[in-house]
Amino acid sequence: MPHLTTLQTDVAIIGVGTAGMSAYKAARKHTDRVLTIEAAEYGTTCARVGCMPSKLLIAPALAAHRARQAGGFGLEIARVHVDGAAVMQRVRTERDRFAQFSVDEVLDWPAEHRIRGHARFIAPRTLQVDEHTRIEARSIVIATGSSPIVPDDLRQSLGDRLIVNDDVFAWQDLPQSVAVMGTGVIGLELAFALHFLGVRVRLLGRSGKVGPATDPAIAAECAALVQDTLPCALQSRLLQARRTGSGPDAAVELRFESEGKEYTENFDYLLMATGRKPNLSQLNLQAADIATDDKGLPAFDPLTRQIEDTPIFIAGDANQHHPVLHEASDDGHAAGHNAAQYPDVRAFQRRAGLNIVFSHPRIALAGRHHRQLTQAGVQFATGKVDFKRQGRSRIELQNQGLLHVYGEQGTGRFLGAEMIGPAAEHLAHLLAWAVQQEQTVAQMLACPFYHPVVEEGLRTALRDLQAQLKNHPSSP
Ligand SMILES: Cc1cc2nc3c(=O)[nH]c(=O)nc-3n(C[C@H](O)[C@H](O)[C@H](O)COP(=O)(O)OP(=O)(O)OC[C@H]3O[C@@H](n4cnc5c(N)ncnc54)[C@H](O)[C@@H]3O)c2cc1C
Ligand SMILES: NC(=O)c1ccc[n+]([C@@H]2O[C@H](COP(=O)([O-])OP(=O)(O)OC[C@H]3O[C@@H](n4cnc5c(N)ncnc54)[C@H](O)[C@@H]3O)[C@@H](O)[C@H]2O)c1
Repeated sequence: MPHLTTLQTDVAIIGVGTAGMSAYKAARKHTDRVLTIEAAEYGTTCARVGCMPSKLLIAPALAAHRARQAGGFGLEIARVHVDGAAVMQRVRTERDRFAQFSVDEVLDWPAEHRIRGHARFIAPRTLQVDEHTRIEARSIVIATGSSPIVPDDLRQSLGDRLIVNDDVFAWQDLPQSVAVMGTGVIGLELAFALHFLGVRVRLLGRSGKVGPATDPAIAAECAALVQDTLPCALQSRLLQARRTGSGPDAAVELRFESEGKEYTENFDYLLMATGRKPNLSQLNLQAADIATDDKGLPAFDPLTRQIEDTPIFIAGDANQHHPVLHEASDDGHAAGHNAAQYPDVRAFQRRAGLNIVFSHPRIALAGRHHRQLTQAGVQFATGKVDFKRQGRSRIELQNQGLLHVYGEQGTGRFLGAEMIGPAAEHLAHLLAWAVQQEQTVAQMLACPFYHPVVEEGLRTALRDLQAQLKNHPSSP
């Protein structure tokens, strides 16, 4: 019978990822009685298998793509040879370096604040960690992150030939071929990266939609540009997935239907990128008297991060509100602060919306989305620019994509934007900042625009928007 230790604390934090680390730092400002519980390795999802290794894979992929494009400038670059083992070596080495920063930070915390093991509720304020520790806490932060959704039947039939993002970043070398299922953020980023690195890719979608754009014109442009670049079947139905061969010769045979035709193709791997679910099902939330909806999510306040009127807070991917890194960090800060100050709980304002997909070209959403504006019945106008004719984008051979900007009728206030195109990751920042500062379109147009830059394309869209706004304050 293992020895059971019982500990009392002010704040217990389940999960030491980005949100959990941020919660710990915020809680420690108010109390030293903080316990963290981590079931897996320290180092965060972002650094180990998320943001950082995916960008480390995308960087050489874009370098290869740019080298292949050199002919367009009148340059001759001999055949681009991708050394898969060297590419993956750098991905892993740099990834480990980034992850180690987080590991070192956590290991600097007092040892008595760090408990290892899997936590679950056994009473509203009591956690059991594996079989070795029981924690009675005044308040609790759930910061357990999310995991890829993998259907059991596919996992069983394909075994280790079915992979998720985590597996990609452990590769010693690039495979010959990968089918990527799911055309959301992860599917797009990894499919583009592997394609430009010379891996034979097939991107399989279900609805025809790619990425997060909600503006019909931007969504259509995303689908068109993705289809121009990658072998896709964006409206497909998987009929059968079968493992063939064995050992190193194992492969995946996919039979799928697309646009009324049936196809059979073989790949080294099937990469599942069909969404992520919050890591809540193993927490035994019923023991904490927390009700969940049909997706297994508890109701919580997005400003305080408190679950109903309980002393329990939820942060990061676990709450699925906006599962990106900077939001996980903000969530953790708010949840950690409020958990330590409970029952004196306060609202933390959220930042303007910002989403970036590191595809090629980039897709980005800033401020309020087209669908949110439409559903809320906001009276707004749309300014547009097509990057095909945009000066600097043409110079750089990056003249693809569309930008739509939204402004409110009556007030002239800038509301948000959706785009696919050059410099989208940077334009989206400017636009999200303008939304957060509640600028009008006229105020934005009064700012300097250098020549010749991609931002001049943004100015074209803003001018188009300003011309459509009725009763707006006049622009320069
Ligand atoms: C491939 C990929 C690429 C991404 N790229 C980007 C990007 O470019 N930009 C961006 O903003 N976001 C990106 N994201 C999203 C971003 O990584 C996440 O939003 C962020 O990492 C979530 O942090 P978190 O703290 O909520 O979860 P995590 O960092 O996953 O932390 C949760 C921790 O809880 C632990 N845990 C779970 N259950 C228990 C339990 N019962 N007991 C104890 N411990 C437990 C887990 O082991 C884990 O360590 C990407 C994600 C992926 C998968
Ligand atoms: N650059 C970034 O910021 C970044 C990068 C990667 C991940 N992330 C975060 O991770 C989250 C999860 O990413 P994701 O790509 O796993 O999820 P997602 O929700 O973005 O995309 C999942 C896609 O899979 C499709 N799908 C679902 N079931 C399917 C099926 N049976 N067959 C075919 N398609 C199916 C969905 O329609 C959707 O298009 C994102 O929402 C994002 O917040 C962010």
